[in-house]
Amino acid sequence: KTVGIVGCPFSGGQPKEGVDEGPIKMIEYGLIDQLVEMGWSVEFDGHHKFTEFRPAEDPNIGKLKKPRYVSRVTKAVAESVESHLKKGHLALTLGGDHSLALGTVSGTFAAYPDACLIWIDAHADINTPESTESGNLHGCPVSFLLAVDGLINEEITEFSWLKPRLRPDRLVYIGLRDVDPPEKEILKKYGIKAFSMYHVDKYGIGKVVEMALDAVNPDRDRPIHLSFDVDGLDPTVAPSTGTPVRGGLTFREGHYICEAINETGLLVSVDIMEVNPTLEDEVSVFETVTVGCSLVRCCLGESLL
Ligand SMILES: CN[C@](CCCC[B-](O)(O)O)(CCN1CCCCC1)C(=O)O
Ligand SMILES: [Mn+2]
Ligand SMILES: [Mn+2]
Ligand SMILES: [Mn+2]
Repeated sequence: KTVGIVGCPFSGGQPKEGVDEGPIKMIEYGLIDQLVEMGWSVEFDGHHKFTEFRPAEDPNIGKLKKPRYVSRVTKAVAESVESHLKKGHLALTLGGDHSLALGTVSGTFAAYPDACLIWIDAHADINTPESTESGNLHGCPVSFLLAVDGLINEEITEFSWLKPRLRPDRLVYIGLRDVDPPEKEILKKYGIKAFSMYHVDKYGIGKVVEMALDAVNPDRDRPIHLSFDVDGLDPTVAPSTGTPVRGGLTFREGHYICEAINETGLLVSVDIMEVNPTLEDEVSVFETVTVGCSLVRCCLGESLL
């Protein structure tokens, strides 16, 4: 079994420096050797050089910041992910900010139209070009990916390469605790399944993961794309990330999600996003980068016994 690593040193979907170093640090910390040690053959032809994609001019489109840069980069990511998947490999995308999911999820659904998407995050990342307050595209990817009418106005031709293939009933969230009011409306309007930290507290992570799978993969026969924003974890567990929110998933809850999804045997594509190894001190950086690497190992079959 082969895992194709898509290294994405990219920060264009948000304003903080440093998140582009996330993939570089995870590889530097020995992730490839760890996976080889586990029996995986690893295909990694180096990190993408996205700086070459940066346009000279990239004025805002409405409120959206760096739309052209994000569009070009995520189109390339979609192609990389799709090509790994079409060769029968598991795709592992290392971010980089979460706008990269515009590419990873597009790539997965191009290869596996019948897939479902499990989104681990403090945030829903479902703002539209109209509803976003920040204009940061890492807060928007899901709205572009959903195959529904009325979310993205056609005027935004920048993302015309993106064919929305994600049905609302194939998306489920775990870990939400910082959702903007317009995002709450969108979740309700499309009946999107969302397990917040309230549900994690109420039912426990084991039951929440089971309910999440029942919602989007009732017969356990659909390929799974797991998009894991490390800010879904509590900031005491993953401090080095751009938009930390208290009251998140414990170290074990985060790893349990990966272990349980590995156990389904249906995982085809994983993103580990928003690791920013420049925030703030070296202990925080060490903790966050090593958590990113251990989440990957749990997705790929590492078990405690
Ligand atoms: C909740 N939405 C935010 C954060 C998006 C985080 C993206 B992720 O990839 O890290 O999950 C925040 C918007 N708020 C900022 C403070 C004022 C109210 C709006 C946004 O910028 O859209
Ligand atoms: Mn490959
Ligand atoms: Mn996110
Ligand atoms: Mn987030």
